[in-house]
Amino acid sequence: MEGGQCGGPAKFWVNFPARIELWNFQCTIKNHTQIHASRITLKMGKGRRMKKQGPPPPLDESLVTRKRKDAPPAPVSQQPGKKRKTDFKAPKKTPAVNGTVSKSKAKPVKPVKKSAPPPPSDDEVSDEDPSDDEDAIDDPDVIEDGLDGLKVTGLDALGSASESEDLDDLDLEDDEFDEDGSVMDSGDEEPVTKKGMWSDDEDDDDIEEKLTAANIEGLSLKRDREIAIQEAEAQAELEEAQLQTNIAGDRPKVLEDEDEEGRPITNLATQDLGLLRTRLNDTIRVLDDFKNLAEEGRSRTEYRAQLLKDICAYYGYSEFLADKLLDLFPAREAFAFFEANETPRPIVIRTNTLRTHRRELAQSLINRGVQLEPVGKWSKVGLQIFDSQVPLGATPEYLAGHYILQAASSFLPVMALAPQEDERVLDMAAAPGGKTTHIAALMKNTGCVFANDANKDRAKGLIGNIHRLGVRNTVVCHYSALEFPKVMGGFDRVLLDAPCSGTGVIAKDASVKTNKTEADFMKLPHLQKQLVLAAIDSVDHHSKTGGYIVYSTCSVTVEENEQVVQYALNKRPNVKLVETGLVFGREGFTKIGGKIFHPSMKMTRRYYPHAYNVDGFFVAKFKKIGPTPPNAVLANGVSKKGKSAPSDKPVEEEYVDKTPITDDEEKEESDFGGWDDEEDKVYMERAERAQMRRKGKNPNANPKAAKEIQNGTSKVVEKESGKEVNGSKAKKADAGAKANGAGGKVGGADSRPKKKSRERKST
Ligand SMILES: C[S@@+](CC[C@H](N)C(=O)[O-])C[C@H]1O[C@@H](n2cnc3c(N)ncnc32)[C@H](O)[C@@H]1O
Repeated sequence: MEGGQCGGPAKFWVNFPARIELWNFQCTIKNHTQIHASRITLKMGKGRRMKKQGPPPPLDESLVTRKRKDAPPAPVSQQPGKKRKTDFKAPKKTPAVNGTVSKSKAKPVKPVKKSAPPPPSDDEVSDEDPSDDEDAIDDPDVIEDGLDGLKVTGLDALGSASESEDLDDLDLEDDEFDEDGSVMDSGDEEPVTKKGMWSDDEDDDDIEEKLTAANIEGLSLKRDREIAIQEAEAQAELEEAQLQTNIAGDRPKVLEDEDEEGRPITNLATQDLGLLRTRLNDTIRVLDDFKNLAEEGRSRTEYRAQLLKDICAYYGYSEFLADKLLDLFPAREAFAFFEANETPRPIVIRTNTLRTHRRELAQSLINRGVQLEPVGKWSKVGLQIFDSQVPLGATPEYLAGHYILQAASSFLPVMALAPQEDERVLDMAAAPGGKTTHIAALMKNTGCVFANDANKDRAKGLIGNIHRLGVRNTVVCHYSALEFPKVMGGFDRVLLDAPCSGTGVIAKDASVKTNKTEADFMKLPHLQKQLVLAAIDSVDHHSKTGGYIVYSTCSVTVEENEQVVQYALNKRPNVKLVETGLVFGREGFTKIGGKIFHPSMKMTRRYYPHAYNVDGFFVAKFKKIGPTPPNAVLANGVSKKGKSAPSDKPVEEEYVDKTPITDDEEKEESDFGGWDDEEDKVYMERAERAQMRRKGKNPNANPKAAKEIQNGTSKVVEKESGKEVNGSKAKKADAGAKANGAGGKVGGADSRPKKKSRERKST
């Protein structure tokens, strides 16, 4: 697939030591070590990796946790002889001053014999796993298995927004630690009510306490390192800025003077990265305070052009892409974005709740010398890896399918999709299966998931992951997703994790910096637009439990995100955007660069490496509220009635009728149905009349006018009557059965026979 794939070529687990130049900085770090340096180069690869994920301000734990404080305190039975803080000797590490960590061997923890009662069902917990070892390499979301020795380097990790706070919360007195109290050293008899490092869903389980005990020393050291690094970075920035101020005066000399022929005559040596960085900083300072710092007679555009040029030179981007990315942010934030793309995201694994529980998995890995901690309270299945003595892609737990290496940001689309047990779910672009397996886990292997990918080889990898992770409710197929819903329709939920340019995962795949062309940003959005229509048309708007579509990409460009979503809103007035349910993430743009999008676009979510220390990502969630309009053009370019349709116009060229579809305009509908000319005629006439009434005209006065309106718009959505739709059920069921047979691997496809009637007839 030419499009970037969330994860694209997996080059990301390779360490990317990031050089951070500190100029004339002097600071005091928390451990009271004074550092003086005229110019120090820090190797930040590991340090960065260890860095806590950025604090997503909107992270509100109350939204994602289910505190069980009301529950009676679990009996705390401290086991004699077990001392929490002595169970685990964390590897000694050098102070984080230089961002490196000397790895001494971690002493394995004695296995804590804690038998956590098998969680009845981890609703909350979802596991998915991207791919098996080989596939993981191809998947941006998945870390390569064979992370030899696992320098847990780059994957996206998720740091919870609150992680920085978590550092303070890592007191091991979390509620959860009291669960059976077997390892509680505190001997607390009263229930501890401190914040837990684990999700509240696990609060009633004490294993965490043991786990935390085992981790505490390492975590403490880690925190010191992180704080030191952060302080050093902040101080360095400050000193650097001050230095530049001193050198350049109030109005730094940034722009190049030109001779009479327009050639620069005061050029800085652009090959000198130090000087380039200095000028980058100066330019940003000027753009921040243009009135006071800009040179006389110079325009903001000139400074912006200089900044673009220097970013291309310093970070190695094509001017085309750098320009596009620069447009997304204010100058200073853009700088942070480009900077974040130079360092890998934290490594994260997702617990496969079909096989185990997060606490048990964490304990097992800690016993193997892995330093980890919950990824954040927004996830109940993620574990962030800080260090490991073993290759994470080859542990017995990995081979047994207890977890998958998966970028934290890849959890988000599935969390937004929120698949329910017994539903029928379509994952349109599924390989290598990180999200598919997550979906299956959330559904507890019930219902049926159709995992499709156009790439047959990748689809094979998907099968491998499905087997390794014990997924049993999934059918794998490899159609072009544009063929849906012809292949099959009537799904309760559809995930479209679309092929994209990968501008959110540049830290993993630096080739994106230079290999994306203007043509890519025309072809990819075009494909994405067609795919999203196919996704919408494949959903059963009558679904009792669902009727949702989630669209996601690992790109941050507007063309691949808001513009695609807006296109869907324009072409399918039978959908609306709804809240994703994700507790952090920035709102999608409602306007940017002269483009204006529907106000509901703010319900979409954007994720940036510099903001949350996760891969760049975009998530939008639609709710289907009516049938596909009679004259809709399907994703494969054919109209609903079989006529080939004119090529679609860019969304911004179209008038958007966002008149809400109100209940009183809708007839009771009983099911999602196929299309029938006679049936459609009734709807169309009704739509004409409704449209005329909206425009204040008498629908009975002038039939010709009614026709014109009908031709000029297509925004009115009417619903079928139950009787009419019921009449088409047999055909739909028939089509669904055929699709089942054509889907390639079939296994336990639909556990709900009655739902077969909901499959949509081919159109
Ligand atoms: C971002 S990746 C999907 C990652 C996957 N959702 C996961 O979590 O592991 C995009 C996928 O879209 C597939 N793809 C590209 N074009 C497609 C099409 N027309 N129909 C179906 N799949 C397509 C690619 O083969 C690729 O595997």
